[in-house]
Amino acid sequence: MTLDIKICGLKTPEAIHAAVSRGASHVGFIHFDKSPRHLSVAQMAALRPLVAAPAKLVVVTVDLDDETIEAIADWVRPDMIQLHGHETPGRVAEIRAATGIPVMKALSIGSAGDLQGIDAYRGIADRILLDAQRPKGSVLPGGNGVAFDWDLLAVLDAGDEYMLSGGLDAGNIAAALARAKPSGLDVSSGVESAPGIKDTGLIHGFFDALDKARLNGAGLHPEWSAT
Ligand SMILES: O=C(O)c1ccccc1NCC(=O)[C@H](O)[C@H](O)COP(=O)(O)O
Repeated sequence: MTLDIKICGLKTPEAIHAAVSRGASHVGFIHFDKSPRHLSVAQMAALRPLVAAPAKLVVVTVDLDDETIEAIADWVRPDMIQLHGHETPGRVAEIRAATGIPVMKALSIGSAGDLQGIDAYRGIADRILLDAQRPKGSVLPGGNGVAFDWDLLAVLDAGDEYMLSGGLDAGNIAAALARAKPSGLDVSSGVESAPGIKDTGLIHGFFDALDKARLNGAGLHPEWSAT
């Protein structure tokens, strides 16, 4: 098993190329008009061909209506839809069934109790992404560049699969892997020079730091390959 890496909030061919060329397993486009990373359906469709297999395209949405979900499915054809709002298990199942596209449900973690939310989505969402809670005053449910306390994850069972998100960057990735056992990592603000502006140097720096952490075997799950 390899550690998946999702670079999220990409808006330019240069940033997509940097992420994919370094082996990102997932590239995220944001469709949320309050975000500095927002892309319209037409913009996402235009950039879509740049995310070629084996990299997978994830479109991030927040409490979207059926019509827009359908437009994204038809025009952008993502490999996965990330649901980053208040989507109930029923709504997640509905979107999965209507589009036939795998879904990733994002959950905000502020305390150990929040992890119990995972149970409701088991067998319904294809993946779970654990992110920090939005800071007071932020209009963004994600992409805030803040981390949660990774030690909270110690209560999870070894078989609990999740993508770790929130405030990750080149400087803390080794520590995150030493304290958490995710099956994937998701980064956005940590590879930006300003909100919504991806920096290809920082994308490379993130992968360099990851390579270094892997070489040192930092917290790697026994089932993950170190390559
Ligand atoms: O990034 C956004 O602007 C965003 C807006 C609305 C909903 C979700 C959003 N991002 C979701 C992501 O998957 C981010 O990559 C994740 O929250 C981590 O972000 P960061 O803490 O900035 O690395």
